[in-house]
Amino acid sequence: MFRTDFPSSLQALPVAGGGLYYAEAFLPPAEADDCLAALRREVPWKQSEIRLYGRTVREPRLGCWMGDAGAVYRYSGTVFRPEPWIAPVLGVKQAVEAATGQVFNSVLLNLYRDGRDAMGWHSDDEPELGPAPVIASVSLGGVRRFLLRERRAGARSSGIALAHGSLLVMAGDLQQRYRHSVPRTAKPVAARVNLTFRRILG
Ligand SMILES: O=C(O)CCC(=O)C(=O)O
Ligand SMILES: [Fe+2]
Repeated sequence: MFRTDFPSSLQALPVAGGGLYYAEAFLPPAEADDCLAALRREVPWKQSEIRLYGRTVREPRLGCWMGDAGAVYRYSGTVFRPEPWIAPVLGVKQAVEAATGQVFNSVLLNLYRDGRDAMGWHSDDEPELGPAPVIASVSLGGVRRFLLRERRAGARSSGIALAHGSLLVMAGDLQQRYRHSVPRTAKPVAARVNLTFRRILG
């Protein structure tokens, strides 16, 4: 099961139903800085297109799917074959696995170039992740708000500012019960890289 007793101070956040944990200072600042620079340089970033209501639109961010060769992922109607692992991502993966007691075989990397880049409301509830996936999300660079809203009608959203070097873990029935998003912001904000580690079930 998912470890919640780890001394790196993964704290349970107060959301109804549980399943959300946060470590604000997961990576030491110097390590987080180096990692951000390496990822911006070395990840083969792409701007994907998605079909939305019959139109093809470019996603408002850059992305990269990376992982073990067998970890194939489908997202918004597109099949992603993972790019091979690169060293700086493997370094973060190892730290995340130690902190969570989970083993991950893939990661979705997102690059939010500025406040206009964003991610819309969604749940990471693809069948290949299984019914109650543990998803570990590391944030680097500009601080952005991560919003969470229950799927039921009339639910209100709550938010958390994800710090440079932080780790957010989504577990339990969080994906079934909630959607999440990273909204655009008009405030000037530095570029942000986010890594969401996942385990695709074979
Ligand atoms: O950028 C973030 O913090 C969230 C990313 C996310 O939700 C995803 O990759 O599925
Ligand atoms: Fe997500």
